[in-house]
Amino acid sequence: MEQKGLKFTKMHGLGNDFAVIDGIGQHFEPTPERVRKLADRHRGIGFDQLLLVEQDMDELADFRYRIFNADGGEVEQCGNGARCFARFVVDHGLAPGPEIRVMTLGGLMRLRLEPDGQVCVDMGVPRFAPEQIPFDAPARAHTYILEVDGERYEVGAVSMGNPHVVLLVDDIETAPVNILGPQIEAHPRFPRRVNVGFMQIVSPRHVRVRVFERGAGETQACGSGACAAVAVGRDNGWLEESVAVDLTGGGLMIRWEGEGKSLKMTGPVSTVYEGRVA
Ligand SMILES: N[C@@H](CCC[C@H](N)C(=O)O)C(=O)O
Repeated sequence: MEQKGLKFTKMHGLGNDFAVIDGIGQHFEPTPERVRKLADRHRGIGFDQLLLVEQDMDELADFRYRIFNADGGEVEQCGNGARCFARFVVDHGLAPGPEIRVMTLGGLMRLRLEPDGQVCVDMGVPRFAPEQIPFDAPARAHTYILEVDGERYEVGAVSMGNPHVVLLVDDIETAPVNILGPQIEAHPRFPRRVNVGFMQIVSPRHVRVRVFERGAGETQACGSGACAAVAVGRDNGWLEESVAVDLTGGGLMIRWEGEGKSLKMTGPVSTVYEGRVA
């Protein structure tokens, strides 16, 4: 009997959850309204991001990897999603092998499924130039002063393909993630809005991070946010080359040799279930 509805796979990377859709074997038109409906945690599938697997028409990569936030907006990058994407295309027999190249709105990414089931993602070179973030600032600096509601905050800013701000905090548990997060996400100096990360430095090789994500709110983990925190921490001389990042949903290993080098993120992925939605 022919099965009806849109086929999807529910996956997560450290609790940052996704609906992954094969857009090669079936047709799916991701309008903002449709994505928002599917993202609804009471009336839809429920997820932080929807990931769409498509063919790369320019043939520069093995796939086109499209990312939609729960608010329906299409974005450039998703680190935890990239690890799930790799697992998905391998498990569905679509991948050429354990090494996969994907084209995103933020550029080309390389993913490698490791023998232990973890996925290593080459996140590209962190970009600090304000116009590449994009961020309204007169020149590139290690930190900037951002004014929010009359208060001044020192922040780092970087693009990991998508825009990130990073604030240092003494204690991640009490950080004002859900107060300051939405205010900075929509700050007028970030014309495309921004993901807002809070970082507590435990040691130069160990940090704790929470992220208020653009278009999704606080998630249990944000891969590109973890990378951004390490990039800003390294850029300021606070962190070493390999850093263990603890997020609410679990840990990632981030390695960045420094300026001009691409940053690598390694971590787990989980498949929860497969389903069909009307
Ligand atoms: N969860 C992600 C990031 C998803 C996109 C982000 N909210 C944005 O709008 O840029 C990750 O793991 O990187």
